[in-house]
Amino acid sequence: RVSFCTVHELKQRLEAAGQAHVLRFWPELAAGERSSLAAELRPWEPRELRAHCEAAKRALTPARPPARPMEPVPQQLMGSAVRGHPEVLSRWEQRGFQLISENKVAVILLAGGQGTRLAVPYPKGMYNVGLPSGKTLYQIQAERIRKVQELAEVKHGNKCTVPWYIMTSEFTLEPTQRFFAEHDHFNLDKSDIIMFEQRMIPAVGFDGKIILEQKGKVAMAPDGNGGLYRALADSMILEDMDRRGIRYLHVYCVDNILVKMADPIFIGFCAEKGADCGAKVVGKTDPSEPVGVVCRVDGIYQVVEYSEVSQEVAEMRDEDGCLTYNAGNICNHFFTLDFLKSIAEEFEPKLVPHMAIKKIPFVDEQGNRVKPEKGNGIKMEKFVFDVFQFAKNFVVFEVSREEEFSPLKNAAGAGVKDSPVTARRALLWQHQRWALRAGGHFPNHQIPRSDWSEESEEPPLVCEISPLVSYAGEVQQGLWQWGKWVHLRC
Ligand SMILES: CC(=O)N[C@H]1[C@@H](OP(=O)(O)O)O[C@H](CO)[C@@H](O)[C@@H]1O
Repeated sequence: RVSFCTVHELKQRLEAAGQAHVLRFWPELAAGERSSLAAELRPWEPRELRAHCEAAKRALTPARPPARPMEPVPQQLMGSAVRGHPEVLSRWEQRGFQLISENKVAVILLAGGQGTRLAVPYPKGMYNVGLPSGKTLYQIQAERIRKVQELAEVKHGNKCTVPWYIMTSEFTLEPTQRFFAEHDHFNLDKSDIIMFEQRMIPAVGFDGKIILEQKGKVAMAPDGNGGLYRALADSMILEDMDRRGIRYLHVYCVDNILVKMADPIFIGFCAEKGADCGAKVVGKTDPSEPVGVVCRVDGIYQVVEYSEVSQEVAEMRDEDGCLTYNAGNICNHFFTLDFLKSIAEEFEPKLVPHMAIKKIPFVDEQGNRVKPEKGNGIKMEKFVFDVFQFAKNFVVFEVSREEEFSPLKNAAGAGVKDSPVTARRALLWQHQRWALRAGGHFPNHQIPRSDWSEESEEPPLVCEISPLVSYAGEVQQGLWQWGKWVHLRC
């Protein structure tokens, strides 16, 4: 990272990068605006900035890629929590708990996104989907960490910690820190919650010029969830993990209300297979579901993102009628620390950013603020899963959608999928299933078995079980009781 002190120097650097227009309104700026604009540009070497802007412009007219042979993931790489034999699942789970009890497992939360589709002015993790308890996504996740630690402790007799690394961005760091402090870090040890920030990069117009959002402000956006690898290096997080003796990481995206933090079965499966990298998947609901698919392209494992797959490929079916590309990515990944180190030290610069055209508010030549009606700029993002290609032993783990995947992406609306309404229902249905399976009775309510899992509808009764009572539906002696732990409304 570089610094410059004079406006002259700043001007020279921007000219070298072909971006002198950024200082167009400099004479009108107040001192504070000048220094914040200079601070935004400070991390950028002219050569790097030029390359970024040129790459964005080039991405607009991609050379037509040769049709590449795409294949589904071969069965021998796959484990399954859905079809796996109970004894095998229990073996994986035991292995996972063993590793957790040895303080070798941590979780990394990807929480730097702006949540544009959800349209709330605060980080997604602070969202309350309307559960009886009023818990937010962050609280649910914190309590699952506490529970998984406790279960490992009960099984192995030693106190253990699953550190929680949270990647934020300029948009989410400060409100997330404040929120955690206000909630007493959800009774986790503050020193085991480590927040760090991903980088921001300038949005670029179709002409290859950086977009000015205000006279003294560049339009910046986080560098995508694949910004993780640079952020880990920038903030010395890998060193922190080493110091704590962490060996295995579960990386996940903030928006999935059913996420199993540090899932012992997944960790145990990946560890037993000697994997350095793994991904959880669910069967896709339909060809147009906006999830990436895990597959092999040119013999290399990767996720083909939903925004980059053709309709024709998405709709392909096998002879039995199943979607050929059915392994839906739920943004739950497993990495060994050694693998993360190899990415940070060697492979990160090889990750190719993906281009997205967005509506980016800007100031025109006269300095008027304009809210564009259609896409006017390019955001470049790296994707977290683009490192799969560097794995020596990649595995895939299939899980049940109704138990593990209900993402919060969109604002509520009639018939809208992946919304607060669908997330709340998915969790309530799950807890109703757990309660009934555990022999729970709901006074005055006969629930026909066929009604047990209609996630598109409101469950017949409202039953929420605290993660502090049950992590994944298991029943612990002495804890399975109604009362303050279980919110019930019939
Ligand atoms: C870059 C990236 O990680 N994309 C992921 C991620 O999508 P977003 O639309 O970026 O939230 O989560 C999806 C699952 O919710 C997954 O299917 C997809 O591949």
